[in-house]
Amino acid sequence: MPWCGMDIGGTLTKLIYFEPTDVSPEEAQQEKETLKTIRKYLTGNVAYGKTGIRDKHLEMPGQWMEGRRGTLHFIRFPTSDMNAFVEMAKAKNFPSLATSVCATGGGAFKFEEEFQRRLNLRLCKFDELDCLIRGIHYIDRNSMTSECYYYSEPTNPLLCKKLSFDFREPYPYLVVNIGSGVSILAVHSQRNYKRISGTSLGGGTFLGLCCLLTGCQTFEEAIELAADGDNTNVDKLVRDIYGGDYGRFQLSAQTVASSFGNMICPEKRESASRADLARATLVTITNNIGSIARMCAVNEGIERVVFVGNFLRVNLISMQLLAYAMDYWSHGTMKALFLEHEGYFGATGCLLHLMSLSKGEISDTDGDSLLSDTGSLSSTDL
Ligand SMILES: Nc1ncnc2c1ncn2[C@@H]1O[C@H](COP(=O)(O)OP(=O)(O)OP(=O)(O)O)[C@@H](O)[C@H]1O
Ligand SMILES: CC(C)(CO)[C@@H](O)C(=O)NCCC(=O)O
Repeated sequence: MPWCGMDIGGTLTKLIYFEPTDVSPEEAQQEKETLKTIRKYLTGNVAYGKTGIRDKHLEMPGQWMEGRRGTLHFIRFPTSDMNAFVEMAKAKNFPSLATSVCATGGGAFKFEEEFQRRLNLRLCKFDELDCLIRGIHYIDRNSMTSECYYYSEPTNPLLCKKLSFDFREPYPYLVVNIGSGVSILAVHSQRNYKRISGTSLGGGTFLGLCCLLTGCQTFEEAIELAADGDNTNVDKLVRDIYGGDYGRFQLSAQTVASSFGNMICPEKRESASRADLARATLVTITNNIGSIARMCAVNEGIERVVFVGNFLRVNLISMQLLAYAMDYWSHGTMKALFLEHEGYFGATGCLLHLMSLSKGEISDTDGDSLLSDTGSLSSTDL
């Protein structure tokens, strides 16, 4: 049976698949054809249908799960394509292998009835933030390569570089999960965390506004446009208001005083390019998240702030901006940290919850357990 964890988010669905690599010839002989077909399909491709992608560069070989050795695969597709996913699952005869599947994220609740009706699969649901914390802990400790990194000298573009960070003693830390919206958590230990804040101005806002303002169609296109743009053609800076620094309160001339503030002027609207608008949208959303994160960190007395979520995918601009903002506004006392597996921690935690569920250590949010009469993971559960 395939071991999968699924995180059905507001924009993207993330799927983690554990591929056992220690299958003996006898086991292989006994294995159901459907299972072999699914394994081959998932591991033999990097693209699924029109929009599914396997992030091969994030693959984690040499993992141990339930005494089995194998590889973790990381797959994503837009949640808006759930219908195509359900059709694919039907076509590959998924339901013949399982009676239930583990899922987290808002979609685990939203799509529960649909999975039951169309695939005859019960969704074992887990809380997305529990899964997030568990996933971060697991991947950081089990990744063969360094997972956690930061940008040194973020205030100096010439010296700024990516360096690995030793996250073995991480507590306490703040997690800022930038998905469609943003959740901010204070984490004091593996089992002790609280959601302290959030904002609806997140990755979904960036992409939504960018589509409206520039006519772009995808996240990748939006980021590429932003890379070529200049937000100072769109934003009003301190220098546009003061003619220089506002020295008394340490606001430098280059600081954005008013995001999109230049767009009240018809000539400036006329001369701002699509790329400038994309860049200004990215900078506005990123700075706002950075500012909220910093205030939360100050309130909680926490110095390490870990930014995750798919908003940071292929988005060096935002990561360096966050690194800069945390360093600059905290006068060097706070550090922005990043993790290589960006948006996959929820799905990873979900897979780990499946393992715990199978041992009877936990139950899902409905209080259901997966234990069969023998006390082991039932072969009809994914
Ligand atoms: N290929 C992509 N398609 C759409 N958005 C993308 C893509 N790659 C990165 N993103 C960005 O990632 C964000 C979604 O991130 P993520 O998958 O972490 O959140 P989610 O789980 O969908 O949302 P939420 O947790 O709020 O339900 C999008 O809003 C967008 O800014
Ligand atoms: C609703 C969730 C938790 C779904 O992942 C996320 O999109 C979020 O944290 N949004 C921000 C909600 C708020 O304003 O706190």
